[in-house]
Amino acid sequence: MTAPLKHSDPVNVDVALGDRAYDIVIGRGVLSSLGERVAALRPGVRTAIVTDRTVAKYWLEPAETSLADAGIPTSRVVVEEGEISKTYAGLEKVSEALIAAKIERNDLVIALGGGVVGDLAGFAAAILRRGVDFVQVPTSLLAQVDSSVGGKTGINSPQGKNLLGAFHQPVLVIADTAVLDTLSPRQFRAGYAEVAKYGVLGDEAFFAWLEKNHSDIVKGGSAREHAIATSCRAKAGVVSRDERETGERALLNLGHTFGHALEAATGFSDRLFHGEGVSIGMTLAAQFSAKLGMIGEADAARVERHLIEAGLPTRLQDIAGFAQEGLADADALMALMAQDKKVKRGKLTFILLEAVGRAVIAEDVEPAPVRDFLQEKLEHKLALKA
Ligand SMILES: NC(=O)c1ccc[n+]([C@@H]2O[C@H](COP(=O)([O-])OP(=O)(O)OC[C@H]3O[C@@H](n4cnc5c(N)ncnc54)[C@H](O)[C@@H]3O)[C@@H](O)[C@H]2O)c1
Ligand SMILES: O=C(O)C(=O)C[C@@H](O)[C@H](O)[C@H](O)COP(=O)(O)O
Ligand SMILES: [Zn+2]
Repeated sequence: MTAPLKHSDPVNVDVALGDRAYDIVIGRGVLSSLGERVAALRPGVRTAIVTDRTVAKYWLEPAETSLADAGIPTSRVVVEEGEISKTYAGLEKVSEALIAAKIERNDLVIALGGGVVGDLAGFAAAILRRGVDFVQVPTSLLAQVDSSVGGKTGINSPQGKNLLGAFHQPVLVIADTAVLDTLSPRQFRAGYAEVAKYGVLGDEAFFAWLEKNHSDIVKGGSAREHAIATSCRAKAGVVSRDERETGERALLNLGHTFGHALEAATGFSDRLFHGEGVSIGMTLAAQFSAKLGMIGEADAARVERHLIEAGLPTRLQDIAGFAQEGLADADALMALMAQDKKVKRGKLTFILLEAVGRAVIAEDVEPAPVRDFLQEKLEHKLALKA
């Protein structure tokens, strides 16, 4: 782990993917350089910004001004905020708007928003005229540390998370840390789960730093930039070694096997944001690792304690409307997990822990112990309620 950055210097993180390599530019105020950077990358380009209504209210005008100042023509597509847009209907709306705007193969799509907009706009760009390049301008903490990097794009199916999509790398990522000042506290906390994930899966020193400094990340100073840059470096490293998740990249899925099933069980609604599902899923993965004897109970408790301190949910019973159909049912959760993209020949793959800071890929996991473990967690909730 490197020392925290000075507050004012924009930082460049390189995603080393050969002729598809790109920069992640991180810093306060870097949104104003969007036009200049796009013009330098693609002289004469036309652009279409895809964003959501909330982000548009705060950040569309500054983005458009920056592009206009650099002489770049742009159009806009504004979708509804939230997972409701990461759907077939959302994809149709964005694709048809891009076609209507006559976005050509050499033009650029700009995703201005959180992970929903990034995944949706990136997928639309991947299939528009069989592939148009795109730029990520992530505006949520989650998008700045995770979804804008690495080229996973897609939409949800009612049957599961991100079940339709494509690997399509952006050509540039501009992460302006100041835009996070308008993010709601709950969304900020949800994004923090993915920050903590990098510590838990591969960097104990970063996790220990987060345990001491997490509250400073909210304040917006050098700790925020350090956390974002450290997360991006970690993700860029993994992606450059295993772009298409044939191996190591699966580690970035820590907490997601459980988390995605919980998101599906709650109908991809605001009862559970993605990062909140990851927080609960990461806690369950740590506890399941402890149950299998891979880590001590104290390690699992350490992970959960930190997530609670960061204001995140860690238990199934923390989910609003927990008792509703599908959630308090181990078999229903198992059925949802069977749609996980890491499943091979019908067998589950889990990301488990050998230590805080060392995750491993466990293939061929038998369903019975997972089901028993979930049942225990569900009964624990019932015991708490009684
Ligand atoms: N592609 C990947 O590698 C990857 C990685 C992690 C997560 N994801 C996906 O990302 C999605 C979650 O992303 P998210 O948490 O950013 O959700 P999101 O895109 O829904 O954004 C969260 C909310 O915050 C609002 N918002 C965003 N930026 C804002 C700002 N600066 N000011 C005020 N409001 C703002 C949005 O309008 C939205 O209501 C999930 O669909 C998840 O599957 C993808
Ligand atoms: O980039 C990756 O690889 C990840 O797994 C990052 C995750 O945080 C992210 O939620 C991703 O979208 C999950 O991918 P999926 O393949 O499980 O849908
Ligand atoms: Zn995630």
